This record gives sequence, structure tokens and C-alpha cells, in this order.
Amino acid sequence: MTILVFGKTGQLAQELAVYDGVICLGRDQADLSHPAACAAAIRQAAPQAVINAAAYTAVDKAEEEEALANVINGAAPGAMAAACAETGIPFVTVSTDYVFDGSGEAPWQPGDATAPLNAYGRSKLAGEEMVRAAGGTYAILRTSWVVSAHGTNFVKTMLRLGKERERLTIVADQTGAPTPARDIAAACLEIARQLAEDPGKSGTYHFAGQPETSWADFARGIFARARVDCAVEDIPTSAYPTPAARPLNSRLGCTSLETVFNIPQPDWRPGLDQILKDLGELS
Ligand SMILES: NC(=O)C1=CN([C@@H]2O[C@H](COP(=O)(O)OP(=O)(O)OC[C@H]3O[C@@H](n4cnc5c(N)ncnc54)[C@H](O)[C@@H]3O)[C@@H](O)[C@H]2O)C=CC1
Repeated sequence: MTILVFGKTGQLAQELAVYDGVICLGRDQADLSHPAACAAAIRQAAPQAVINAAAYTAVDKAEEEEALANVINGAAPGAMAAACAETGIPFVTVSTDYVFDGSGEAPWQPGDATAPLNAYGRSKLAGEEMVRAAGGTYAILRTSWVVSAHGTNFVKTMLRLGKERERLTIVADQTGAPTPARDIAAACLEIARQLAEDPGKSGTYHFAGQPETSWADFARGIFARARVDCAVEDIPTSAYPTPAARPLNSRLGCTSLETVFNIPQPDWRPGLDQILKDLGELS
């Protein structure tokens, strides 16, 4: 199966790039700020499926650049989905727990009411709506707390800061789950394959690691596994103000993905160990 992937340098794109049959388009080949060019790239490549692994992911900066975030996270996946619908191929795009407002303590289910707290979440939600409206074969895969050995993420930031400082204060009242980009890549490919066989599986799904944790406990776990001597002090979100508000409850209910696609929730702990090994922090 030939699969066209938008994105080349991001966490997810780099995990997809290692598979046979995957062609990754970087920004120089397809710029998501020009949605029509993305649609044209699909027509030209004539793949058997498309995965969108590119996105405007600078959550705080999006507060100042909402129009640009809306094009990259909204109109671009919308145009990709329309091009896929025209040619009758499956389209898989990745979305976020940030489409929810983070209230309550129950895991969010795919059909729950969305109410993003920030511009990034609104832009990703706009993309979801345009993908559904395109009327083709699609999966919207919402995930959370993406980590890998590539790019910028919490694991790499903690390793850097933990070696520089004896003590860090980390938010302890946001609950969710880290999700290794490697597992998301495998899930996206399996979803694309199954959608090609059964377009009736189209829909919105959740995919996150387990067990649930907080950022502070995740930091402790990273330091314990990598043997970094840095103490973690819990703080509330209110003590760490950021331009974009973050949801407190990022739990994602993932059972429908397992029921429909037979893709189970991954345990993020072996995934973390693999990332630490890839970074040379664990032997
Ligand atoms: N990083 C996280 O913690 C989370 C990410 N997600 C979603 O998961 C997906 C994958 O995220 P990551 O791999 O972590 O993101 P990332 O930030 O590592 O990579 C984003 C990619 O998009 C590309 N990109 C940005 N603007 C572009 C443009 N105008 N044209 C072409 N390419 C452009 C970047 O060059 C980069 O390759 C995204 O849809 C993101 O919204 C969802 C929940 C959490």
C-alpha cells in the first residue's frame, strides 16, 4: 500500500517515515498554509491512502496566530480530506484532547461535546469538522501528550532540565496519558489499511497510552528510569500560567478503537524505555 504522509520532521512523521511504502512530504513539498497545494499533491502522487501528520502545534503561540493555525489545522486537512474523497481513498488525520474543556474526571469519549479552551484546540476542532464534512472515508484519531526520541516533547525537556537543576516544579493537577509517537504511527497505518477494506469504519476515535498519570508523576517516572537525580515538586496549574489555557482532564476513552479496529491502548512505560534507549539514556 502506498501511503502519502504530510509531515517529515515532526514526531509522528518521523515514526511513519520508517515504513515501506510511506512517502513523507515536508513543508518544502507541501505547505499546509496553502491547502489547495496539499490537495494537488494528493492528486499528483495518487497514493492508496493519506495520513496527515503535520500540524501547527505551538499551543501558546497559536493564541497570537489563530488565523494561521486555523488554515494549517483546519482548512488544510479539510482540503486533504476532500481530495481523498474525490479519489476514493482513506484519509487519516490526528487530533487532540485539547478539543475538550477538561472538566470532570471521566475519560472523554469520541462523541462527547467539544469545547476547546484555547486557539490551538479550536483550530484542531475546525479541522475535524471539515474532514467529516468532506464526505469521504476518514478517521480522526485524537491523541494526547505525544512523546518520542524526536523533536520537542516533555521527555526531552525533562531530561535537559533535570540534568541542569536539582529540583523542578511540575504541574500535578492535569491528568492524562503520554502516547508514544511510535504507537500512533503504527495505529494510523493499521487504520488506513482497514479503512481501505471497510469504509464503514470511518469516524472519530481516541488513542492514548495507559495508565493515566500527571505531568509531575510522569517527570518522576522519566527521572527514575533514566537515573537523573532531580527532585520534582507538585504545583497546581494556577502556579504555572501560560498564554493558552490547558484542560485539567485529558483522559481519553479508547475502547471504540479497540472494538472497531482491534487496536489496544498501549502501555506508555515500555514506550518510554524505548525512547530513553533511543536517546542513549538507558541501556
Ligand atoms: N505533541 C503533542 O503532545 C500532541 C500532538 N497532537 C497532534 O498529533 C499530531 C502529530 O504531532 P507531533 O508529531 O507531536 O507534532 P510536531 O510539532 O512534532 O510536528 C508537526 C509537523 O508539522 C509540520 N508543519 C507545521 N507547519 C507546517 C506547514 N505550514 N506546512 C507543512 N508542515 C508543517 C512541522 O514541520 C512538523 O514536521 C498533530 O496533529 C498534533 O496536533 C495531539 C495531541 C498532543
